[in-house]
Amino acid sequence: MNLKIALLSGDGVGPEVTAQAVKCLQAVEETFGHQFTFTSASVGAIAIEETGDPLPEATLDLCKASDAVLFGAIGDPKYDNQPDAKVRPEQGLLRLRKELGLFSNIRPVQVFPSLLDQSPLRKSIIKGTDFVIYRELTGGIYFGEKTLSEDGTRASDLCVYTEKEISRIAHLAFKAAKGRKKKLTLVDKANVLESSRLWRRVVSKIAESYPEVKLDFLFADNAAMQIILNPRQFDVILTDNLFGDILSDEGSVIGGSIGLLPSASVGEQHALFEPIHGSYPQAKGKNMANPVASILSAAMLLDHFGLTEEAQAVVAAINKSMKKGIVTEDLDAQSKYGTDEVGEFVASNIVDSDDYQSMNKENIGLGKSTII
Ligand SMILES: NC(=O)C1=CN([C@@H]2O[C@H](COP(=O)(O)OP(=O)(O)OC[C@H]3O[C@@H](n4cnc5c(N)ncnc54)[C@H](O)[C@@H]3O)[C@@H](O)[C@H]2O)C=CC1
Ligand SMILES: CC(C)CC(=O)C(=O)O
Ligand SMILES: [Mg+2]
Repeated sequence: MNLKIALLSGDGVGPEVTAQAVKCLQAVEETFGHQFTFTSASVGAIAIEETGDPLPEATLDLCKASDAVLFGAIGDPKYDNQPDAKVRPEQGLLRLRKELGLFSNIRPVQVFPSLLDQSPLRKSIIKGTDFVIYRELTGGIYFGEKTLSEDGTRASDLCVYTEKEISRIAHLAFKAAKGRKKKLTLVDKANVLESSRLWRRVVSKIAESYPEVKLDFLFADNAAMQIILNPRQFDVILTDNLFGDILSDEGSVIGGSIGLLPSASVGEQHALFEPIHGSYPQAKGKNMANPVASILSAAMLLDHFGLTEEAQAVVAAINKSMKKGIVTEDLDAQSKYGTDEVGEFVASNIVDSDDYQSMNKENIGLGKSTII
């Protein structure tokens, strides 16, 4: 298969982790006989420095003309510590999601068997965790009108959702649940928010078309607790932009590190793949960030294009690295392996094997269930 991939590695550890994902995709290319073309473009703080714009037109044009976008991370303390900055790195990512119509952000949460002892949570609680968050990505409070009074003493962010915005991601989430454990949990604050009550009405109506899927509801505050208390109870979590952002970072604790959690952002015409973490500026240039979230995002890219065996080969190589203890220091404080060494090991262990069927019987971190 020929794929044109736009490479937006961004800020902080973005370039370091994305470089490992590219190595792995190149290993897949070679092993399985595909042709992937990578074209880099700037986004985020680095793009502001270069052009004044966190999403330069040339970057957006490249993304629109590509089959997929592989994204690193954006963000820099320079802007985090400057509440008055009008131009911010995050605006680049938000605009990119909107321009590409990436309304559905899919964030699988699973536990690698060899990392069961790495989580701060008890093994008996986390073993067998396998859920996926469908986070609405182009609406809600991140995109609503923002105001700040002239005297700087009053600010607001509007949370707006339309039936159409809820409906299109709800259908994807129900379809995913149908192919998994047939349970969908809508997470909201319908006891307080009008927009949440619209979510409930729209999702309840759509549920009638998916009678095999059991729909239940959870308030976001309770969901935050249940995810940690009993993560196995979840199959598909459907939620809005803000709750999905927060709950997925919380979910990453189950597996042992946020450096393990990938995501796919999909729309009708485009798809983007990125780790759920940010630019982790404290680790920039130190060869210590975990590249697995980025590599798994590349595996989700392969999966998205129907290259299932290839995606499994990547996951199997990651699993091997974990079994051998070739992990970064977020998973083992004594580790002598850095971002580059982990990426190198995974890339050089990507093989075309008949064994994937048996490997699939284990929970290997990225199930077929994540295919849309
Ligand atoms: N999608 C994106 O590009 C995102 C960008 N950001 C931006 O990133 C910057 C930093 O934000 P933070 O709140 O500190 O979130 P962050 O996700 O960058 O880091 C939070 C903590 O998670 C851990 N962590 C993150 N990535 C890791 C990795 N690959 N390996 C091991 N540990 C890892 C570290 O302990 C780190 O202190 C900000 O400017 C923020 O706006 C934040 C979230 C998402
Ligand atoms: C705009 C981003 C910084 C939002 C975020 O934290 C995320 O997508 O995970
Ligand atoms: Mg986030």
